[in-house]
Amino acid sequence: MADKFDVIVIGAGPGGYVAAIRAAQLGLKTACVEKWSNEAGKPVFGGTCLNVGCIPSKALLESSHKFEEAKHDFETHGIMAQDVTVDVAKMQGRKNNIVKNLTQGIASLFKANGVTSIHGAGKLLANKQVEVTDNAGNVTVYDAENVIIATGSRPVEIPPTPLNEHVVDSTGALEFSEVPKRLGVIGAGVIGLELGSVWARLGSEVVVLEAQDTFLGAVDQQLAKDALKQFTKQGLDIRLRARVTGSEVKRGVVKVSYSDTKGDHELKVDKLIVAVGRAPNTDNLLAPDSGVNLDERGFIFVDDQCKTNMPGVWAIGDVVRGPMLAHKASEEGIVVAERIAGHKGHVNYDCIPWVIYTHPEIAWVGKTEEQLKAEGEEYKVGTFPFAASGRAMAANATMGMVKILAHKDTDRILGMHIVGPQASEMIAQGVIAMEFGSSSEDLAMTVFAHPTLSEAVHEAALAVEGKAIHIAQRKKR
Ligand SMILES: NC(=O)c1ccc[n+]([C@@H]2O[C@H](COP(=O)([O-])OP(=O)(O)OC[C@H]3O[C@@H](n4cnc5c(N)ncnc54)[C@H](O)[C@@H]3O)[C@@H](O)[C@H]2O)c1
Repeated sequence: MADKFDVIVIGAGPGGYVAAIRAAQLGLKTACVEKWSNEAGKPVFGGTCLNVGCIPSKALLESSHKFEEAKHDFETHGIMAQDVTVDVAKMQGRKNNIVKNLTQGIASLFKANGVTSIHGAGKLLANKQVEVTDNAGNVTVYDAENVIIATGSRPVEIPPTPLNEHVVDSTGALEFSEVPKRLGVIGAGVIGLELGSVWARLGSEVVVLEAQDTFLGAVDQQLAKDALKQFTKQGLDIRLRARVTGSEVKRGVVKVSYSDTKGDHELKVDKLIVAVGRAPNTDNLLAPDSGVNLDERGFIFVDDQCKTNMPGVWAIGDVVRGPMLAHKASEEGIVVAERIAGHKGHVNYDCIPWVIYTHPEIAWVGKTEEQLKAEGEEYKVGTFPFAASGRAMAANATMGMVKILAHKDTDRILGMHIVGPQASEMIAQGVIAMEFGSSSEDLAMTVFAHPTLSEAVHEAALAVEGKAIHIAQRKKR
C-alpha cells in the first residue's frame, strides 16, 4: 500500500492545482494526480486552460490584434506601416513559450508548497481510495481522507463533422501552421468567436455557422446586437439558424452541408473548427463501487459546497454544474480546501464574471435585462457609450458601452454589462461592487481617475438616475 494523504486531487487544471496548493498551504498532506504528459513523458500541469485554452488563445488574440492594428489602425495615429506581414511560426512559438513558462511554474509552486505530484490517470475506488495508472501501465493505489475530483471537460464532437486533419476542435485551431484562406467555424459561442477572430484578423475569410436564432443568447441582447454589428464589420460572416448536417473532405477542401430557414446549403472551406460546447471528463474516472452519482446531464452531482453524495469526496470546476470557467473552478478549489481544513468558505455564484475576448471584448456579471424581465424584477438602467469617452477616443476604441442594471426600489446593482475596450479588466469593478452589495449610487459617488476608460462605469452609474454628465439624458429632478 502506498502513502496515505489528507487530500488527493485528481486533475491539475485551474481547479485542481489551485485546490492542491491551498490544501497544502493549510497544512494538509496533499497529492495531485495528473495524466497529461509532454513529449519527454514528463507530467504537464495546468489542464485545458494553460495548455490548450485560455492562455494560448489569449496569446494568439493579442498577436493577431497587433497585426490588425498595424494594418488598419496605425494610419489613424499617423503611423505608416507598409507591407506588414505575419510569421505564423514565430507567433505560434511565442504562444508555446508562454504556455511552457506557465505550466512549468506550477511544478515549482507544487514543490514550494509541498504538494506531491503523482503522474498517471486517476480513478476513484470505494472508500476514498485513488488508483493511479502510469504511462507504463503500472498501477498504484493511494488512500485519502478527502478526494477532490477536478478532471475538467473536453470539446464536444458531433456526428456530422468527425475530426481529421482539416476538421479540428479548439485544440487543433490553436495549432494551424499557416493562415487558412477560408475558415469555417461551427458554433458562435465563446470559443467560435475568439478563434474565429484570431484567424480572421490574420487574413482568413471566416464563416461562422450557428444553430440558434439568437446571437449570444446568454449576453444582454442590447450588447450582443452591438457586438454582432462590430464583428460583421470586421469581416466575420455569422450565419444564424444554420444547422450543420454533414461534412466531407476532398483534396484538402472541406465541404460543409447545413440547412437554415431558406433551405439546404453548402460551404467550402480549407479548415473547419468545431466549437459546439464542452462535455465533462468522467470516462473511466469512477469505479462502479465508488458510489459517486452523476447528475442527469452527466456531470458529477454536487451540492452548493461541491460535496458529492459520498462523504469526503468533492468535485469542482468543469466536471460539475455551473459555468465552465477557469476562475469559477479555482474559486471552488480554494473553498473546498478551506472546508476540508475546517474553515468556512463560500463561492458567490451570483457574482462570477464572464468575458469573451473578442475585439471589442464582451464582459458581464449578474443578470441581463432579459433575465430580469423574465423574473418580473423591476429595475433601472444606466448606459454610457465609449464614443463619449475622451480616453476611448485617444485609444481609437470608441465602440461599445457600459450598462448597469439596478433594482428599482433598493438601487442594488443587479448586473453590469460591458462591450468595448478593456471590458475584461473593467468588469472587475462590477464584480467588486456586486460582491459588496453596492447600489448604483455607491458607484456614482465614487471618484474615478480621469481620463480613464473606467469613467464609463462611473457615468453609467450616474446615468441610472439620469445624472450622467457627458451624455444628454432626459432630466430627472
Ligand atoms: N473566454 C472564456 O471565458 C471562455 C473561452 C473559451 C471557452 N470557454 C468555455 O468553454 C465552454 C465551451 O465553449 P464553446 O464556445 O464550445 O461553447 P458555447 O456553449 O459557448 O457555444 C457553442 C455554440 O455552438 C452552437 N451549436 C451547437 N451545436 C451546433 C450545430 N450542430 N451547428 C451549429 N451550431 C451549433 C450552440 O448553439 C452555441 O451557440 C463554454 O462553456 C465556455 O464557457 C470560456
